Amino acid sequence: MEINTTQRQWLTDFNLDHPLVIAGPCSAETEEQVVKIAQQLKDTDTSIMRAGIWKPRTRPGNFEGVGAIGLDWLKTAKAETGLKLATEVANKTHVEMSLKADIDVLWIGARSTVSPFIVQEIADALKGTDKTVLVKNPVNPDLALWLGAVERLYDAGIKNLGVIHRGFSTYEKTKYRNNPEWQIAIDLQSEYPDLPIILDPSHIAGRRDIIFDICQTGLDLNFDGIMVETHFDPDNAWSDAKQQITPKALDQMTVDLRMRKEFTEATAFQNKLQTLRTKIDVVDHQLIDLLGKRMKIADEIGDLKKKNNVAILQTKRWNSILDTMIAAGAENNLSKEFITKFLKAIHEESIGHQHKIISE
Ligand SMILES: C=C(O[C@@H]1C=C(C(=O)O)C=C[C@H]1O)C(=O)O
Repeated sequence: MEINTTQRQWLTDFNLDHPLVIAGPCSAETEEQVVKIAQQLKDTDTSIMRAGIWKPRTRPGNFEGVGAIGLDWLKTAKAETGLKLATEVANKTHVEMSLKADIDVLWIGARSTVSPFIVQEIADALKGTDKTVLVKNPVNPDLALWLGAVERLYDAGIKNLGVIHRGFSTYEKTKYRNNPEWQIAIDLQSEYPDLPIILDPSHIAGRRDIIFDICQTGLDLNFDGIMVETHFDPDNAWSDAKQQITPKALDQMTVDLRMRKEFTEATAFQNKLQTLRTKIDVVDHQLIDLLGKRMKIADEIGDLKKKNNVAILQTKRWNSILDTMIAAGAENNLSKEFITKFLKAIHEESIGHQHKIISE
């Protein structure tokens, strides 16, 4: 797959001096709701209105979308506001109906991206279209699977492409609904720098209060745009009530975010610096999370030692870790001195933890 500026022409054509904003309700609920939200978004930075028509739900029994009738409501919203339209397609029929309704942007959802069969079916149904197609990351943190889906569309001759980062499922509970795993988005950008990447902070957050910070991180990591779930009455939305914000809040957010409109020499430097620093922040968070996980395991070993009356310090094991990690460090351009200092600090903390457990 050869991604170049051709695939991002659709984005360039918007001629924006700020990142692309896609906004709208999680689900189309009524014609009145769709049109009212469109009216409220018209005077914000929003270029494209999103609304789910067919909703994949984790468990049955929840609101599964209004279906094809919602496409007519979207058309009305477009006629009244001039906003372009985006919706999710999950099979051939959805694609055919959306193309017939002249939807401008079609996205493939995370639950579809995991299935090469579904993606292929959608790609085949899209053949020959000049509409924009965006691929959400698969629910599992698998960059190859994500790129594989983009490749199927590329091979089907779809010219206007992009991806949406909506975070990844984890079994562990975190403050996010879907873990951002920023490193995956960074790797994707390194491999395909011209492929437009849009951030979906709503699905990463799952809650309103952290949407702003997630957006700022995304913009600092050079995302091309944001897709934010927006509703005039978020608390009473029929789906994803906790993570939707009002069009007014979205408008304020785009003012407060460092959107990087200007490009002088000085701002280019600042922007680059900010991007690199955000990358470091991402890695530092990963380091701390991993250290926490490591310490939990040491705690378990401490418990085991207590029950079996075994000494805390295990010199042979410790020396073997040190030797292995010094070798691994060398492969990563890290000096023996640094690795030794770093591991000694970890070991000290680990011994301290176990000491506490054994003395309890
Ligand atoms: C965790 C253990 O206890 C101590 C701490 C170690 C560590 O943090 O890696 C290694 C050896 C022990 O000195 C263990 O015995 O494995």
